[in-house]
Amino acid sequence: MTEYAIEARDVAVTYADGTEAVRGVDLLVETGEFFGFLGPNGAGKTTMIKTLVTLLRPTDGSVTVNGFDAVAEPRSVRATVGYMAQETSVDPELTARENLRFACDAYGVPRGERSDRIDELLALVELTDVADKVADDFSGGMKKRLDAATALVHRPPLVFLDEPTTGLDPAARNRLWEYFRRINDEGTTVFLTTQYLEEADQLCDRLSVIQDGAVVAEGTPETLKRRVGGEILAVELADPETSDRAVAIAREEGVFADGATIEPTEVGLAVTARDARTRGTDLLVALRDAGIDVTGFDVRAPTLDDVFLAVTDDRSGGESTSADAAPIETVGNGGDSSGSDGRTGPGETGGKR
Ligand SMILES: Nc1ncnc2c1ncn2[C@@H]1O[C@H](COP(=O)(O)OP(=O)(O)OP(=O)(O)O)[C@@H](O)[C@H]1O
Repeated sequence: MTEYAIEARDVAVTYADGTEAVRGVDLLVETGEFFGFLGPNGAGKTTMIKTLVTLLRPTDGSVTVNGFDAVAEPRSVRATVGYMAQETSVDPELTARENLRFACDAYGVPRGERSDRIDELLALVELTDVADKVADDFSGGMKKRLDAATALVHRPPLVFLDEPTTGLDPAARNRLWEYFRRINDEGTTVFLTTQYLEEADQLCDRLSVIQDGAVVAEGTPETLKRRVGGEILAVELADPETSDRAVAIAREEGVFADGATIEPTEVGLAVTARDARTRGTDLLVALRDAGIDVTGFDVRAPTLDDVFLAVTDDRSGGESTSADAAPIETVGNGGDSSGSDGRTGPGETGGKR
């Protein structure tokens, strides 16, 4: 087993119409990791996944998956990955067992191994009791569980999950999380994209945030949250029109430690600071003295939502930028140009078989 399940260097993908969907992306995912890939709509996540599973060819850079070159050895890559796409692959007219049998056919699972493999997967995703019912009668969560199982029939060491829980209720989502944890605990490397940042926080060992085709932040959920720079004090004002004045007061020297981020919100203002908790009452007193009515406040630890907003706002072209731009360390494209091994141009394969 190679050290890295995914090694992507300086990857660019440009569509035929000239859209540069992915630009200079580096990704290193260790074998056994639960890795998250986050970003706003249109950031390039699906394009990157499709490149990693060899459905798209990189225009530039190098992609190695499970030790195989994605351009030169796409079949080997495909034989060693599972892919749960956004669109379901479940056939509603077939039973759960028949769907899995069909997937075994598609992936060339040896005949003698199929029955045991299918029983094992049905048990893993807790569909044994309904194995012989048609998938059309399943709830959304059950269909997703079956979908995930079909991506695993060939026991891939690496599985890609593209927004696997979108549209599910919290209970169904929780059940899938348990299942994903279980397959990761059993040694499968997982590459997950999701719109639910709590999902990434709960599941991922490490993650990257992509925007406009480039990676803008990466790290463990804990490191990224720590980089937000303290806790968050949210203040609600009786009259949101007073929020600019309130922000000016909060920004006055001496209220919060250096490095604080102070922004207006729809209902008042938000302060991100190392001393948000201890100095919060000073702000409330200052606001009262200035005749600004406070109707509520809350101090909380940062979440991945805060990380996401900070790094993506940072790159939003200066709409709401201020001197207090969020102090998240972002990731540059770096100077690593090691991805030019033999690739000769857009869409061309670099050689060896
Ligand atoms: N076949 C295509 N031809 C041209 N442009 C495309 C094509 N597919 C995607 N794009 C563009 O490439 C960019 C990245 O799209 P992609 O689907 O990879 O983003 P995403 O992060 O997966 O978004 P979402 O969260 O909405 O699924 C977008 O600007 C999109 O419009």
